[in-house]
This record gives sequence, structure tokens and C-alpha cells, in this order.
Amino acid sequence: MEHVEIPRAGLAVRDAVVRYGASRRRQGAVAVDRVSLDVTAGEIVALLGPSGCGKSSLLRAVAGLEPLAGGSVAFDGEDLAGVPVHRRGFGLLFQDGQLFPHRDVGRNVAYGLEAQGVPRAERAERVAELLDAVGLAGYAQRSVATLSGGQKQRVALARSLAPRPRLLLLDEPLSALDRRLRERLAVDVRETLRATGTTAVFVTHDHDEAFTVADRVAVMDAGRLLQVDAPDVLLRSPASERVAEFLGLAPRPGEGDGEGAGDARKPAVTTSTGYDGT
Ligand SMILES: Nc1ncnc2c1ncn2[C@@H]1O[C@H](COP(=O)(O)OP(=O)(O)OP(=O)(O)O)[C@@H](O)[C@H]1O
Repeated sequence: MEHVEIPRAGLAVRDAVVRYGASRRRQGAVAVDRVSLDVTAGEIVALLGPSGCGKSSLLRAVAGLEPLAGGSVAFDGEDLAGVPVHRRGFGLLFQDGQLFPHRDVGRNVAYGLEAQGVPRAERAERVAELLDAVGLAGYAQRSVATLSGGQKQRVALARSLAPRPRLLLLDEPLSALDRRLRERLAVDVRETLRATGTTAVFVTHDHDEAFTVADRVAVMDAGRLLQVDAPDVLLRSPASERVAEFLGLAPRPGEGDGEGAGDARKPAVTTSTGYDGT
């Protein structure tokens, strides 16, 4: 059997398979098909792909919310098979941050710290630090009912970061917001993850958002991982027509007729990606 190296630091997904509707008599439908992916400590990786390609299923399998039908998920060299969701030390953030309506902003952010038994003074300090990091300094006493959608997601981000998760899993955290707000928040999310040194996997179907947030972007289609690269590399050298198409790139006129075009064929950018190369 081939020896597969598992890195010591960060997330290592190897040949992960997620199936739905499997039983003793049926194989079930494959949502994630032998995906391997590494996320090194401090790195932000976006999972990008069309609706139904298996992004959320892969994220949920990493979280431990969905069982693997094959392959493995390891963190810092430890195989997580059999380790339940709450013992993985991961944070989760979904589209609707689902704040606790009866807690004020500060107590929402403090939630995970209370569960960890962090003393009150230290909690208050950490809450203030995180509210500052997400641009909501001074909001601790506010009722969550008085917040806008964008502010709610900022609080949800602060809450998920408070216990210092060793990996933060974000599933379309901005998709309930309107486009302009999404663009601004994508920049802020990146800055916050960077400032807190958080290792993260960010699911999105929006390539602009993926390029803004991530160090590397993993492009998925029909359960398979097609390419994982830094945004500038993806844009310059998409590995296949499918990747180019999904990134909003198109072949140059006269170059896109398939046979014989070979590797020399380079797509031209036809949409704005919002990525400035820095
Ligand atoms: N609980 C489930 N039971 C059965 N099939 C499911 C379940 N969850 C997802 N699927 C199927 O698995 C495939 C992958 O779904 P998944 O939600 O992972 O994709 P996605 O890329 O995250 O899509 P979206 O962006 O629309 O959320 C789809 O065909 C979906 O219908």
C-alpha cells in the first residue's frame, strides 16, 4: 500500500468520501468523492464550487457532523476517526450565525469561554478584544435584536473565535447578506482571521469572495477536487476548462476549439475578480 504522508501541523484530509442514503443493500449517492486536502497552520483555504458540488458535505465531514464512508481526516497528525464534534477543538460558523436572542452581544461572544470555565475578568478582556477585532468595539451591552444582518454575522464570527479554535470552519457565512456588504465583510473576515492567526476553511460558491478571503482556493465540482492553488495561480493557470469556466474565465478567441490546443492554451479574464494580487 502506498505510504501517504500526514503533515504534523494543521488539517490533513485524505481520500475523503461522503455518501448519503447508503444502506446494507445500497451504496448511496456520493457527495464527496475521494478528496484530499491539506490546510497548514495559520492558512485560510476556500472551498469553491457550484451548488451541490459537495462543499458543505466535506466541511461537515471535517467537523465530524457527517460520517466518512472512506478516507480520513487528521489534525496535527492525529486521526480524528471516532472523535466527536465537540472534542475536535474546531469552531463552526454558518450562514445564519444563530445568535442567542436572550443574551446581549458580549454574552454571546463569551458563550464558549463560559463553557470552558474561563474566569470572568479574562472573559471580559477576550470579549472586548474580539469585538474590537470584528469592528464592534463598545457593542458588548447591545441586544442582538438591535443589530443589522452584517453586525450579527460579525458577532457570530467573534463568538466562534473566542475559544481560540484550532480550526475554524465557515459555511457560506456571508451569503445571507447583500452583495456590497458581503464584499466589505469578506475583507474584514480575512483581516480578523489573519489578526487572530486562525487556521480556517471557508465554503463559498462565489469566486470573488473566495479570492478575497483565502490564501488558497480549492475548486470542487461533482464531489471531486479539481484544483487547489493560490488565487493568482488559479487565474493564470487553471488546470482544466471546467476550472476556467467556473472562475469566469474563457478561452481567447480562436484558441478554444479543443483538439490540439494542449497546455499552451491560456484563458483570458472576462470578469472582474476583485483580486488585486496582493
Ligand atoms: N442530508 C443529505 N441527504 C441526502 N443528500 C444530501 C444531503 N446533504 C447533501 N446532499 C446531497 O449531496 C450533494 C452535495 O451537497 P452539499 O450540500 O455538500 O453541496 P454544496 O456544494 O455545499 O451545495 P450548496 O452550495 O448548495 O450548499 C448534493 O447532491 C446534495 O443534494
